Amino acid sequence: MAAPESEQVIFIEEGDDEYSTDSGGSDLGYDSDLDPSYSPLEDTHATFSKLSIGKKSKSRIGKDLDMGVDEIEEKVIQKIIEAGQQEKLKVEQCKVYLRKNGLRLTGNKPTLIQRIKEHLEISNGGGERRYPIFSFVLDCKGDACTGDVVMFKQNVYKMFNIAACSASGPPCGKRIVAGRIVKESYGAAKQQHTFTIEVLWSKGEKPLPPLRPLLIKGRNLYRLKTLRQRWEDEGERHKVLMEKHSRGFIARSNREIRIHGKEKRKLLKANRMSINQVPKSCLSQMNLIVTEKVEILSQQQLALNMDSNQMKNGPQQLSVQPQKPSLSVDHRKLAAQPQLSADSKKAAKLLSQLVEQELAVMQNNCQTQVPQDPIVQLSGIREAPINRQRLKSINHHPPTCPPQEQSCMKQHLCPYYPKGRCYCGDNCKFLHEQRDNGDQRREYRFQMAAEPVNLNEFQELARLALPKMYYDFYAGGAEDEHTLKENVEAFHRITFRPRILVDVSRIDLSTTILDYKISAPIIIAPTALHKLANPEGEVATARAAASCNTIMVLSFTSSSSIEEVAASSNAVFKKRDITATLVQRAERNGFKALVLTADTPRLGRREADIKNKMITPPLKNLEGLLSTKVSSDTGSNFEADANETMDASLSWKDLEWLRSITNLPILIKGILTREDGKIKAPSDDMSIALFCFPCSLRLKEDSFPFIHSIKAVEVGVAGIIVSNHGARQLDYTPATISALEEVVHAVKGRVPILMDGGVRRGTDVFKALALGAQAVLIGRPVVYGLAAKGEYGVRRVIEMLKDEFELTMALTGCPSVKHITRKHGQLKSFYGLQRKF
Ligand SMILES: Cc1cc2nc3c(=O)[nH]c(=O)nc-3n(C[C@H](O)[C@H](O)[C@H](O)COP(=O)(O)O)c2cc1C
Repeated sequence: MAAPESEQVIFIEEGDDEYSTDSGGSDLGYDSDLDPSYSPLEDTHATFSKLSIGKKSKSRIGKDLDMGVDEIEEKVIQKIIEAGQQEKLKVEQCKVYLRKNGLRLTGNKPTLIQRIKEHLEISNGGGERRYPIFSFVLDCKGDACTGDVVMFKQNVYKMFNIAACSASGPPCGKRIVAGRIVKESYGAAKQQHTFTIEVLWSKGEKPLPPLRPLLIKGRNLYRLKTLRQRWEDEGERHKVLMEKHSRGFIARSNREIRIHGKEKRKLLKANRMSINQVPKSCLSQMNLIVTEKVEILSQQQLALNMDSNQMKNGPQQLSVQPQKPSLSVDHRKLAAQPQLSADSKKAAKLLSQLVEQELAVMQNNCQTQVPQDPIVQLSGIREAPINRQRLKSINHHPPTCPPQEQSCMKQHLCPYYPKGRCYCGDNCKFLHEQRDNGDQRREYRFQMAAEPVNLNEFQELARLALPKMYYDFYAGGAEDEHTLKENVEAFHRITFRPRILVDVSRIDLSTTILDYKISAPIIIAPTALHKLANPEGEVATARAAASCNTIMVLSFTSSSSIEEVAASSNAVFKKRDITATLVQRAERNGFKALVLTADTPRLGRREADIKNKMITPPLKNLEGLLSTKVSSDTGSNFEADANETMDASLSWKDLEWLRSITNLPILIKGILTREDGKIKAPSDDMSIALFCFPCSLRLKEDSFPFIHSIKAVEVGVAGIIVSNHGARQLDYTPATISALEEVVHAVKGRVPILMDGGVRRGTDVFKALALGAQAVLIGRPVVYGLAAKGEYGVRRVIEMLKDEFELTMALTGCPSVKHITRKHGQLKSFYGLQRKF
């Protein structure tokens, strides 16, 4: 007999604590629990009303009419199945079988037949044989997706009230369920994350029949310590997860925006209503409070008047007794006076506004600590209770609470680990910043949903998205961070000399670097450990670079391997055999040039990392070559690792060795002086050893960046990167934009010069080109984009910079990069005078 369709889905809820406000539930650690307007029943009711009422009654009617027909049909089906000829079943027959066994009816004929076959196979203990307990080896760790084969243990309750969605009484036992996640979605009404799991086998109390679909909320599934099988291709799973995360992000953001609007409307309504609803007794009480306030206001006004008088009339005015200000009438009488004078009307208006305020304060206790803008106070309109954070200046990252209070912050399970942003594992002992406060979380989501309009806004988003330790790692510089600030501020001291009436209807941003054409003179600088910013790491960055048709330079200290990214490398390790191996791997993977970072004989002193006891994830490129073990106990191993691997004795002669092991051209990064730029010129005697500079990466059609092949240069450099390593090495080196000119003059155009450090605006790109750079590289903005919005974020960073650069070209009268000259800019001197470059 066919079971009604409503019975085909089992909705699992875990006991009375079903809607508790624990935050460890949903996949990204942010749960709908925080939504004050959230009614947990709504989604469930919606689901049930869809599942049961309409369909149930219909199917009951149908059931009575069709009973006889179904029984005959069942027998036919049974025969076909016994003969092992399931393929011969018609769609309707499949549905009869599936309905009878309470299975899903979705899908086309082959899917239905496949489901029947599987059902036959896994009934009678076949499920457990096919999916044995020991095959569930991985902890889902708060992140599961469609396609996962999972296993969990759950409480079973005797009494489960479907309408109230809760179990009553103690659990009557436990059961183990193994199942396949066939669907997962964020509910339309409340964006609650729900999984549909097809049961493969179930044991214990009230076991569930095989292939029964089970609806289970995300946070419950995760709370059940769910284990999963390994996928054949875990990379594939990663893609599915990424897609799910982005959907989740959008769903949560939408809800945040809705809640935000709702709260605002609620507050405004409460404010409007409050003045009408205040009982008179209460009003007179308020009068007292308000009167004092008005008097204080009046006195302040008087003080101001006195000041201005003092200015006008000199010191003798000080002895004048202050007159009674117009507002200081006896407000205690105001309520009793039927006719109000103009002054007292004013006062009454002020008074009523203040009453509104007091009420609003009563209603929003939480806001009393937030200093109110006096204008907002007097207007009587309150903003929604959100502590807006201003965008911080580029190098500023204040702790969320003063250091002395940090000890009282609750230590909790690392929320970043499941998101792939913490590499310390389950035992993470680091105090990641918490966002326990609902407002802050809401604000965070609100901000994350917003589309940044410039690169600096990406920095703030990255700060919100990342654990403090990792944000500091990316944002920080060496020691006093003087150079870090200078790298950015030096750009501000250059202004433009724009040309007018030039036809700029078509702007060509493209340029050629070492014979390779790229869409704009903007390249991605090598930066370490992109997986701290996003689980996809350098692969996502590379894809973004490819889609923007530009070059990405991959760091050897990347968290994805050379093979994964198939890009460039840029360091010489102390152990030369390691360097040789890496170079060979780079060559094997299609790399056509190398970038040698020459400013890192030792690691700069980055105090934020020292304080945070920075832990790095395993360096993929070094796996099997060096110990890549990560310790969560000892804190910073970054410095120690770097000092073990970097070669402090590296000198110009070693470039000869590097050249001897590769035919790839080598680009040198980290030059800041004319001496280093000039001595290494091709015409110099030592050129063979010293001029194996330049290289760059090229994007292949398959969207991975590859190093450009460059013309064989007999001797000499193919290019130089003027860089101070993003101010992470030696503090008090000049800003790179200030050092650029010196190197450009020394090199005299014999090799192309690139620069990086502090480029945040299209105008900065223009300034660098005007000073003689052929292209710029950007470091931090890329990782900020990656942290905030993944591959899309990196793409946006590059696109934004390109757009700004294009606009600068148009407004300075430069239709192509060739038109950008030194005459387009001038330096602001310390004395405010302008000087041409
Ligand atoms: C987090 C981080 C990691 C970096 N890692 C490397 C690296 O592995 N190799 C390298 O040559 N430069 C490295 N750099 C320096 C960059 O290549 C680049 O010179 C610098 O970031 C440019 O400055 P900007 O961040 O202001 O754009 C790193 C910079 C940062 C911020």
